[in-house]
Amino acid sequence: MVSPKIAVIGAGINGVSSALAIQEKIPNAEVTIISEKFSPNTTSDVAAGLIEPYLCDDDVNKIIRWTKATIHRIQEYMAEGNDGAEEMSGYWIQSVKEVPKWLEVMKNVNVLSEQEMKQIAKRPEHKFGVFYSTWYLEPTPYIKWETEKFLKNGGRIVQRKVENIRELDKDFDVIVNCSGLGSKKLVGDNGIYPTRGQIIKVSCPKVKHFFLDDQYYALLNDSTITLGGTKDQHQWDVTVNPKLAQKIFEGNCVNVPSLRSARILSHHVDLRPSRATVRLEIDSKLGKLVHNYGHGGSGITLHWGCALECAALVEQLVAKRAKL
Ligand SMILES: Cc1cc2nc3c(=O)[nH]c(=O)nc-3n(C[C@H](O)[C@H](O)[C@H](O)COP(=O)(O)OP(=O)(O)OC[C@H]3O[C@@H](n4cnc5c(N)ncnc54)[C@H](O)[C@@H]3O)c2cc1C
Ligand SMILES: N=C(N)NCCCC(=O)C(=O)O
Repeated sequence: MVSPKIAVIGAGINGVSSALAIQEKIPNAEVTIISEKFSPNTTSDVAAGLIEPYLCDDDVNKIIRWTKATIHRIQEYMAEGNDGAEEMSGYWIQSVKEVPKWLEVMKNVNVLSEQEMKQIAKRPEHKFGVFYSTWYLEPTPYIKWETEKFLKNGGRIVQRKVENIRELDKDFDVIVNCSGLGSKKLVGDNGIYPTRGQIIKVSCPKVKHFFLDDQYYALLNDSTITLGGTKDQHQWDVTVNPKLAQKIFEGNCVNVPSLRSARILSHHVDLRPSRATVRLEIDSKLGKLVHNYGHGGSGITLHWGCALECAALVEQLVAKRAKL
């Protein structure tokens, strides 16, 4: 049977993961990643890598299914001794009590007692809290690992900005859109918008737990801590705001006083591809097109579950075409 030719637009975590999942699902497929930018210059590379749904209002059962698949994927990645992934424990301190259903995928979940809150709270608005263990997955080394597997499987890479999806019609049987915020222009989706996030990467080896509250976060990675974080909707400005950086640093030092001795390494800003829900579907109007974009603040968390479902949709289209 003639090998199906698949184009995947985008080389962030969702593009590379979808391309790899398609190769694994349809071994005779010829898969090409076409992207304007590649790691380490994608939004995915700026992510703190926390495995936790955030700024994503999808159906919680879908979120749980996708997150569980990603956690399983992280175990596989860690089992090979790769850098950039590890289990981590810490505190989510809240002003309004929240114990979301997705906490069931985390480990060692413990809703803090009043006594424990007295020890942990750093601000008057710190009223409730949850201790749990989750994982981090640093995007840049992970995308490198996935890309190497993709190329070893015979995948091709083309650096190019796609101006119109129809450009790809003649050369490909199925097209997958993982363009993130680029979908606003590429497929005219006015439902997707930027949520600007600014972070600081610091070195502070003595901090061993993550700490999140309604405004700030301090998240562990292999050798750095990511301090955040802002979430400004419909803001497109990606220049670092020094005043905001100061606020992020100071705010995190109130929550985690040990951070006062942190060494500042770098500042970053990027735009979360925000949407009411993740768009993961076959495009009813354009037929041979599958969408996988709009993951908001959860693209690392949801990526492998979404990639597997994206590959299943591509397989459906390939099977349909084979019958034609
Ligand atoms: C500060 C910050 C911290 C974050 N922290 C976390 C976290 O801790 N955990 C978590 O789960 N998520 C986090 N996120 C969210 C996460 O980064 C995103 O959800 C995720 O990166 C989206 O991945 P993506 O592959 O869909 O998009 P992107 O990484 O944006 O990739 C899109 C790709 O499409 C390409 N592209 C776009 N348009 C075109 C076109 N027309 N032609 C060709 N190529 C095109 C781009 O070049 C790029 O390669 C964070 C985000 C920010 C901003
Ligand atoms: N509960 C939280 N604050 N999670 C934020 C984790 C970082 C992230 O996902 C982002 O900045 O998009």
